[in-house]
Amino acid sequence: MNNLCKLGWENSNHSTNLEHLARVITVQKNSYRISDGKMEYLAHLSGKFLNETNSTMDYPAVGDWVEAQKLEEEKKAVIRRVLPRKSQFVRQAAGLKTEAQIVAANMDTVFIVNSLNHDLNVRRIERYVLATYDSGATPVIVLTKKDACSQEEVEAAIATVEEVAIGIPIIAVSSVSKDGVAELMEYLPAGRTVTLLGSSGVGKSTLVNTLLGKEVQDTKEIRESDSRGRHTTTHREMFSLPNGALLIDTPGMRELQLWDGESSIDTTFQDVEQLTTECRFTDCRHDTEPGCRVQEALATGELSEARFESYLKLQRELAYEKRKQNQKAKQDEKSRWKHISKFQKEHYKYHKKR
Ligand SMILES: Nc1nc2c(ncn2[C@@H]2O[C@H](COP(=O)(O)OP(=O)(O)OP(=O)(O)O)[C@@H](O)[C@H]2O)c(=O)[nH]1
Ligand SMILES: [Zn+2]
Repeated sequence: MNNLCKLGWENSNHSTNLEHLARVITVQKNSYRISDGKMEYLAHLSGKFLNETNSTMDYPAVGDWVEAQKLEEEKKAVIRRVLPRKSQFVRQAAGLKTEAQIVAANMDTVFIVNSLNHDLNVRRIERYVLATYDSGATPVIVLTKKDACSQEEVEAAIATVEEVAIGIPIIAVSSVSKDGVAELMEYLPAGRTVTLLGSSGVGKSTLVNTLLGKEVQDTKEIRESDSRGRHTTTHREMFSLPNGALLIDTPGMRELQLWDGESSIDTTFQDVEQLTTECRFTDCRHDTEPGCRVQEALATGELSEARFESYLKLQRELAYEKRKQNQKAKQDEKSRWKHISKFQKEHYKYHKKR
């Protein structure tokens, strides 16, 4: 139990009388590095697991607690099952397939990482905040490369972000001067699991190295031509800090394609939601109706057009995602039945012949 504490067990909500528990540190193709707090193992999935699993969401992700069996061969293990998650950050997987991807699991906090000196985009932040609320974890906004900006620039950036991140802590840090690092550590007490998310080149891996006090992650200069990152981090990995906190580094995302989150719209857009409750008509579409509080706020500038647009856009996007997922579920069901009926026909033919 003591060793499992190191993996954040005290913050998980499972009973502790299960044997052979481990936490997933990295996932690479079909192999998993897991740790039971004492030793690391290279693990694969058991046949039973593979037979019973059909959704990508059910496969182990970094941060997952798994039930595993040690093998005879040293430092090898097999994963039998994934324990229920207390949080999961999900996105639509890259590519054309309608498929969910678990970016990280069982984290308490998500550090939404943005760089102060390149392309600070509040619309992107809204998207990450929405997905974080939907994950079940708490968001903290981290603005990096503070050393590259003047005090005024930092204050202006924080003020801009505050408008879209209502009630969310915003912390400006520098991995160069270490300014803000102590403040960040307040969110990283022993046993806590934190995931770093953001675009490529914002300084996630540099921050991991800073917090760990050693170089564990490769970092690279961003391209000067377009100030974009180079996608240096290619896989997700969980690290333990000297104080016993856990930190999951993830590769930079080109864009965060949402998977789900309709129920988190109101938390993300508390300001807009509040206004909608003040409209004269309860079924107000906030368009041309008289007594629309939203339109009034837009006219006076109390609510920005861009923020309201974003609120509508994300709602449309999530409704579209849901339709796509329902269609896919129907298709999957159909092909399952096709498969079953084909099997039954063959079975029938076989018995007739006999
Ligand atoms: N001036 C300054 N530069 C920083 C800071 N943090 C990171 N950088 C630089 O930003 C560049 C990108 O940093 P990374 O840590 O590789 O960024 P990343 O977010 O991990 O990128 P991916 O791995 O591609 O997702 C590197 O050249 C870092 O040296 C900082 O606090 N100040
Ligand atoms: Zn209205």
